[in-house]
Amino acid sequence: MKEYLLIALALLGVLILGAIGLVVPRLRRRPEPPLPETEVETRAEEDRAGPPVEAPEAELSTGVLVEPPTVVEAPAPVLEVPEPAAGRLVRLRSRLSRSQNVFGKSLLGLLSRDHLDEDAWEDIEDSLITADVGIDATREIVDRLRERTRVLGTRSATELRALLAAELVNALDPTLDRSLKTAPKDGVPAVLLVVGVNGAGKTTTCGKIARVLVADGRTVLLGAADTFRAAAADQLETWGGRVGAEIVRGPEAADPASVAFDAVKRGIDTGVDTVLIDTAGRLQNKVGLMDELGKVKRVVEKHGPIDETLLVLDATTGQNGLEQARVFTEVVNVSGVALTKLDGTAKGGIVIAVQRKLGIPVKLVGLGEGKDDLAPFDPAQFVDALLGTEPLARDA
Ligand SMILES: Nc1nc2c(ncn2[C@@H]2O[C@H](COP(=O)(O)OP(=O)(O)OP(=O)(O)O)[C@@H](O)[C@H]2O)c(=O)[nH]1
Repeated sequence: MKEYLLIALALLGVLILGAIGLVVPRLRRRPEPPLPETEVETRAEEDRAGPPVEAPEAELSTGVLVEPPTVVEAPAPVLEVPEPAAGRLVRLRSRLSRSQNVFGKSLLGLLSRDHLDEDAWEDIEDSLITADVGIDATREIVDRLRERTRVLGTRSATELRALLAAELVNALDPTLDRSLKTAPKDGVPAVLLVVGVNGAGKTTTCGKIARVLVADGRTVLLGAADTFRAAAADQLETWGGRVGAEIVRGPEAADPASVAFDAVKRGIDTGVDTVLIDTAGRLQNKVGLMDELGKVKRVVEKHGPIDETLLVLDATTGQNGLEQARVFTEVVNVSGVALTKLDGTAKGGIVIAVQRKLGIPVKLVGLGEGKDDLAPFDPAQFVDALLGTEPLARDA
């Protein structure tokens, strides 16, 4: 009896061990959940830094340091090489595909009709208004097109396309100076102030501009005067860190004017070429906040005049955005517009409306969330991209 009991116990033991053997490997094999993006980046950095340095066994077991700890130098951050600005609009032309449907397909289709009667011209007018070109500019463009097609007796698709392109370029006034004033003068850095409503893409645009400048061989300092949103300074720091640009930031809710002042001072002391100042996204109807922007400008100008004040506008906000934008032009002397998110709209005609309504040249266009998806604005290249035509075909 006793023997049977022993055998039964032994069998039970074997069964339990077997069960553990089956379960443990399964637990080990369970797939790891996907890492959040920041974790992936940290891991990638850890991979580059090599395996972690382990403490000697004696330290682990006793907790007493036998030798002084080895200082492991963090590897110098690997700086990125941004893409040069030249040729970006051509590379990013397909990002205008939504607008291309209106300008290229629909508008050129209408113009190619056998008979351009009143209804056809009205349809052409409607297309331009739908694309946010604005009523006045649309009327002008259509009137000139009507006149030129009548006088020239133009009917071929190629000729009509060329006429339309010429009118659109003309509406964008190709004679305007679109250069960004970012070159230092007499060893003093150029100062570029970036303003606009919240969410328009100011911080992103600051970061993208820093990359353009670094690609051109300039040294840049970033001033995080958006103390309203703490994450904006972190965001800017990340942009700067990638290309080796220093950032000056203040404590949360610090006076934006004082951060901007310090940033320019630091830029002068360190002899950088350009200081870029990101400001908070302000709702223009909050008078106090607009006053604050005016103060940033005045305080920065104690160091010398601001070379460029860039208004960042979200192209997807259309004509409403224009009304908001006007208030900024009254507080600071806006010298150029950066029109962002053109990749997300079919209303690429807003570029024409912005320039006409504000009387300020569009200098940069944002065509995506990628780090180098910001291009210098060129009217002829832009119109070619809108119409989906090859530059050479248009010039021919
Ligand atoms: N698709 C697209 N997204 C863009 C572009 N420019 C900026 N964005 C996105 O717009 C969002 C807002 O950009 P931010 O730079 O944080 O905007 P901001 O104006 O600084 O915002 P505040 O700090 O709140 O005032 C981000 O998700 C950007 O990636 C662009 O050209 N195209």
